[in-house]
Formats: sequence, C-alpha cells, structure tokens
Amino acid sequence: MAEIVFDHVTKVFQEQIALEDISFQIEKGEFVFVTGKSGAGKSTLLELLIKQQEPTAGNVFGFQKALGVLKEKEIPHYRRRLGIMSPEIGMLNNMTVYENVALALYAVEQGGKGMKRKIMRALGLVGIAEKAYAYPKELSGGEQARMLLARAMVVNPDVLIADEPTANLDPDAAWDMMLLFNEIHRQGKTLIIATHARELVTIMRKRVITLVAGALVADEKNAIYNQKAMDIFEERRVLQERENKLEKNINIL
Ligand SMILES: Nc1ncnc2c1ncn2[C@@H]1O[C@H](COP(=O)(O)OP(=O)(O)OP(=O)(O)O)[C@@H](O)[C@H]1O
Repeated sequence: MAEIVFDHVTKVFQEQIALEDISFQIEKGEFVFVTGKSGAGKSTLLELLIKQQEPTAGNVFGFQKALGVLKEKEIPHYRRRLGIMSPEIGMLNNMTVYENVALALYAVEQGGKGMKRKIMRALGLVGIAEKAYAYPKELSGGEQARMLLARAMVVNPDVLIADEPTANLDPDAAWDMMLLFNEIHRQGKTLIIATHARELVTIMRKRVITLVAGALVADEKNAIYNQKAMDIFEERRVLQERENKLEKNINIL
C-alpha cells in the first residue's frame, strides 16, 4: 500500500462541500503539488491528512493505517512522522530562531538529549545556522520562511507537508524555497505542497494534483500548472455536474 491514500474522501462543512469524492495515492519519496484557486479545498485536504479534520465520508490512510480508527494515544505517534509547515503555526517573536525550532521538538516530546544537534542540523539544512540566536523580526521574509521549514524538518519526518509555503515571499526567496524542497526530496522524503504559485509549479515538473471546487480534476506526473484550476468554466462544469447528481438523487427518492 502507498504511504498516503485518500479513498473516496468527501468533506462537508455545514452546507459547504470542501472536498468531494477525492481518491489518490502517494508513494514514499514522491514530490506532489496540490493546486487550485482559493477555496478549492487544498488546506482541507492537508488538514484531513494531519488528522486535524475528519472526513464526512471515505477514508484517509497514512503509513498503511486508516486514520479514522487511530486511537487517541496513537495520534501523536502518527503526527511525529509528519513535518508541517503552515502559516497557521506562526512563530513566536519573543523567542530566538533556535527556541522557535525547539518548540517543534518539545511538541513531540523530543526535547532533551541531542536537541541542540538536531536543531543546528535543521537550521544548517535550510541555510540559516548563523541566525540561530537572532529573533524573527531580525530576519528577512525568506529567512523567516526557512525558519518555519527548519521547524517542520527538525523532527526528521517521513513526510513534509507545506501549505502555501511561498505565499509572502519575493520571487527569489520563493525560488530558494523550491530548491530547498528539491534537496529535501533528494534525501528521500515525501513532499506534499499546497500552492497556487503557478510559475514555480510549472518550472519544477513534479506530480500535480489539481482541485476545482473540491473536485479532483487532474492528477498528472511531470506536470505544469494546470490552467484548468483557474478556469471559471471548469468550475461551473464541476458545480453543474454536482447539481445534476443531486437532482438525480432527489428524483430517486
Ligand atoms: N472550518 C471550516 N468551516 C467551514 N467551512 C470551511 C472550513 N474550512 C474550509 N471551509 C470551506 O471549505 C472550502 C475549501 O476551503 P480550503 O481552505 O480547503 O480551500 P483552499 O484551497 O485551501 O483555499 P486557500 O487557497 O484560500 O487557502 C471553502 O469553501 C471554505 O470556505
């Protein structure tokens, strides 16, 4: 079985369909972009993967286990295998870079012995070891993003998950971030990156999963950014199809 599996996953918030009948598999060591315009369902997909949300229907599997049946005490062990880079896990401005990265180790109870080595290795990986004792506001935007990446990588995860990692970066810093992702990929990690940075996705030629209004409309290898995701007609088509299906179901009832 693949490392990550979404099997007919649907997520509905109140009346809002965030994801509809999504199925895909990600093998160990793959580099995958998840694209789609704002509201397409990218963050929801990542939240289901880290078990921050539960699917309304279908199953998500991580490392060959159905997340739906993980016991409460098994969840930290599962999450320990994921490195999460998300703007929602903000940085603490009154702590140094070193301390901010240390928080990720404390969160998975890996504080203590060997901690300094792990932190300096993660900061070295992203190229900001010399900033270890600086405060976030003394860093450039690109360096702050690298600090968030170091925090995701310090736990030595099997899978790196990033939600819009280049959102606030200038083009040079965004490109540097992609090169770092490539390096992490070269080290054998699995990467799942949600983004709407179309130029970067196009240059990287990785696997691209495209969401439109919560539907998976394309899943391509060595792909460029799929223009479909930005296409209003494609969105109308998905919504129309959904409406037709709904009407059919109502008629059956
Ligand atoms: N906690 C929630 N409660 C209610 N609705 C939600 C919630 N989370 C997401 N949604 C809705 O689900 C849909 C998908 O949202 P999601 O955040 O996954 O999209 P996205 O592709 O990540 O967008 P963005 O690029 O803007 O982050 C949207 O219509 C959103 O309003």
